[in-house]
Parts: sequence; structure tokens; C-alpha cells
Amino acid sequence: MIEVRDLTKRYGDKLAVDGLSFQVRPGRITGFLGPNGAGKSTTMRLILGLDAPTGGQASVNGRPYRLLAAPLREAGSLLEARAVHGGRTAYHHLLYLAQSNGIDRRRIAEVLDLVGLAAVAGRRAKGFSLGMSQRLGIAAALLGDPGVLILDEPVNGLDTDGIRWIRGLLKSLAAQGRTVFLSSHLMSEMELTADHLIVIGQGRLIADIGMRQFIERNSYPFTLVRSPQPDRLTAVLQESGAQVRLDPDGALRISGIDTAMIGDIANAHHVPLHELTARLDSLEDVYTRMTGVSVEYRGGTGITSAGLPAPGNQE
Ligand SMILES: Nc1ncnc2c1ncn2[C@@H]1O[C@H](COP(=O)(O)OP(=O)(O)OP(=O)(O)O)[C@@H](O)[C@H]1O
Repeated sequence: MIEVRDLTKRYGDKLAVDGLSFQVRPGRITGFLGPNGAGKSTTMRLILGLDAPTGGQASVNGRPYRLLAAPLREAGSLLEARAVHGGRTAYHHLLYLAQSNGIDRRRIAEVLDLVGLAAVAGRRAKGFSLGMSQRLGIAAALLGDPGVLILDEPVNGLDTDGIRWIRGLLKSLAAQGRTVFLSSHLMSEMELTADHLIVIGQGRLIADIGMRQFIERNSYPFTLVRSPQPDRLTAVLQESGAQVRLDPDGALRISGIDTAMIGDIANAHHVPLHELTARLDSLEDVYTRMTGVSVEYRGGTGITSAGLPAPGNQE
């Protein structure tokens, strides 16, 4: 469990983190979202004791990180994958970390195997691709078999296989009851990976909410329809008050009337349908609207974690 209470960090006259409070709970993947410069990395660094807060507290398993007796056994982290001593081999990088944290060296082979680097354990890290460096960073994070994982942009620069691999790994770690906290700018990936979201803007909390709830509450629902007679269908639906938009691939996006009614109208007019699907916005659509609002938030529109704006009130 990670807990952040009234956390504040000021750099000169820049308030990077501004009175932030939230908890990251075990057994699920919590995504940490916010535009560039929102304060995500700073928050993660404060949780990991790499920087001192100007105010407030951050704790891991109930204690500030720097007071944990065996930090790598409680919380593993990946902040910058390239922050590895390039002259060391993958094995020696992990050996150094294991020895300085009292971790049995037999664990090194286990984590190298887990991240798929066993075959290159003897190679120097400076020759590693970005994907291999990310895997080594994850091996280091898992070395102490910690209950808490804090990962800043773990899929940054990875190819599709690497992204899918991390997704599967994080899901299995959360299913084992671990606390997984990760940031990413890849919304489609976050939508597939995270169960819960913490969204910040300009150092302040915008939302602390389940993924499904976040999308459902803030979506503009629509129905996707395909028909071999799109013009006729458009005409009869518009007569019933629907708004119809043609997608580039020929599908119709229909809002203003519900999915069952669309089916009934098409049937009544003998217009064949090849697809009829109720849809919600993607996380990216919702997030883009939300963080657009976060700029206004500073001007006092009053959006809080407790009261997310209804879609109709956001524009
Ligand atoms: N060491 C520092 N000294 C001065 N300002 C800093 C420092 N670290 C971060 N900042 C500033 O604090 C703000 C928050 O930065 P931070 O890197 O935490 O944001 P972020 O949400 O992680 O952004 P990104 O998505 O771009 O990584 C930014 O305005 C940044 O310029």
C-alpha cells in the first residue's frame, strides 16, 4: 500500500506537487495519469524518498520509504531504465543491488529468467537496446520480491511484444496481491492494463476512480452501425431525431437515440444492418476532455475527485 497525504513539492517558484492526497491499494494496477509536467515523476520520486517533500508525507506500507529496513524487499521501482552503470553486465548490476540489500544471489537467476534476459546475463548493459534496458530495470525492481511496484513509463519505447509482455507481467503481479503503481502516456495501453486511475493536473488531484467508472461517467455514449444502405438509414434515423456521423471506414456513429431504437427503426424501414454496437468513449477521449478541464480547474471551475463533471458540463 502506498499513501500520499497533503504532499507538496516546490522547486523555486514552481509548485510541482500541490497538496496531493491518495492511496494506492494492493491487488490491482493503478495507473497514474497527467499531462507533461503534471508532477507524476516528482510524486514517484517523493514516494521513493529520492527527494524531500516541501510539505506533507508519503509512505510505503505505513512508513516513509527511507525508514524501511529493507527497501528493495518492500518496494521495487523503475524510474529511468537507462540509469544503469553501463560497464556492468546485467548479472553484475543485479548482484550489486542484491548484495547491498541482503538479497540471496539465487534470486538473480530467477528475475533474469522472469524478464527474458537469462541468455544475455553476461553482456554489458551499455550494449542493451531500450527494450532490454527496460527489462533489466524491471528485473531490478522485482529483485527483492517486493509487495509494492512503482514504475514510471515502463512501456516507453517498447515494441508491441514488449508492451504486451509488461501488461501480462503487471497483471499477474497484481493478481498475486501486490500493489502496482504505474505512469504512462499511452492511453490505449493504460486502458487495457489499469484497474484504477489517479489523474493529476498541475500537481493537483483531478480524479481517483476505477477505470470502468471513469470511462462510464465521462463518456458520450453512441452506437456504431454498419449498413449496405447508409444514406437511407441516415435519413430515417435523422427523421427520428438522431445525430449521425459518417466514420472514414463507412460506419455510422449515432447518438441521441438508444441502440434498441436504432434497430427497431431500421427494421421498420426494411434497412438491413450488418453491425449494431453500443459504444463508450475510449480512455483517451475521456482523459483528453478531463485534462483540458484541469487547466480551467486552476481558474476555479471546481472539479474535484469527489465530483467529476458530467460530460455535458465539460465543454
Ligand atoms: N529537479 C527539478 N528542478 C526544478 N523543477 C523541476 C524539477 N523536477 C521537476 N520539476 C518541474 O516540476 C514539474 C513537474 O515535473 P514532473 O517531471 O514531475 O512531471 P511529469 O508529470 O512526470 O511530466 P512528464 O509526463 O513530462 O514526465 C515540471 O514543471 C518540472 O519542470
